[in-house]
Amino acid sequence: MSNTNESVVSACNLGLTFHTSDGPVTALTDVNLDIRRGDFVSFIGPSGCGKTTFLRTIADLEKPTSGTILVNGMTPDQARRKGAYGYVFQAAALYPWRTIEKNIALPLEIMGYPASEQKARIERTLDLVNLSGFGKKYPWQLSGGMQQRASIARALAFDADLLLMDEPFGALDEIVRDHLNEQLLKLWERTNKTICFVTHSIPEAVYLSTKIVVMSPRPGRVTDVIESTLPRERPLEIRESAEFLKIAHRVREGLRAGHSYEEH
Ligand SMILES: Nc1ncnc2c1ncn2[C@@H]1O[C@H](COP(=O)(O)OP(=O)(O)OP(=O)(O)O)[C@@H](O)[C@H]1O
Repeated sequence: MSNTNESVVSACNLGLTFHTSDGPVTALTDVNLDIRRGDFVSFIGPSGCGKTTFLRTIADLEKPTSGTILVNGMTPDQARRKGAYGYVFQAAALYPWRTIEKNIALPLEIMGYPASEQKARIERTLDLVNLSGFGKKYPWQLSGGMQQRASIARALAFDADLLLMDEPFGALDEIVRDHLNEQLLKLWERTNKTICFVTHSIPEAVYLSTKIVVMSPRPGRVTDVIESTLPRERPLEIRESAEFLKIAHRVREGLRAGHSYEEH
């Protein structure tokens, strides 16, 4: 049963410093954030501010050096073992020698789902991302946007409630991106997932999110958390509304404040 008050990700004074041969690199400092079930959270900030590192920490791909982070109330390690999240990377990261359906099957194979269950899940997730009928194609036979949708299908296939998406549409042209943004919102509505989404685009962040996390340049800190006042139902034209522009303005201000922090 989903409970909208449940905390899916809870970060408390989270810090992460990489120890490199050139000395320590602090990617995150003192990040406090609460993400609730059903939230669509965007992370926006300049290059290198720690957005990917934060997502990777949720996914247990990086270990914090200070503070704590809980995923579904568990440590990231426990959550990962329970298949708590699906991860969509910047590039579609599909295996070229596997068909689309075999790519989607991969995590299901690893998790030991029986063949009949795999087939049903592949069909269902292909349908969710509007790729029914493309399962037998190879990634190179699909457009960039379709490949990204296939990688979203792969992340959805095992019913993780949490979807981590690292700039999934960054490399696509604006028309395709608009279309995928609309589709992603519909998918979020239909599936009631919690989504963490990294982007460099202010309009994309405002259009998609219920919550926008603005981050400052290195060391990455959260400078503003904006709760969206836009309705859940969002036609693309909403981007011209006064409310939308107001939120975009606040994001821009937050980004600017982060920059001046670095100069002082
Ligand atoms: N494994 C690593 N070892 C050393 N430093 C790292 C490592 N991973 C990331 N960093 C550094 O940590 C900082 C944050 O990187 P991160 O990739 O999280 O930023 P980002 O905000 O996602 O950037 P972008 O928007 O360019 O993708 C950067 O300065 C990066 O060079």
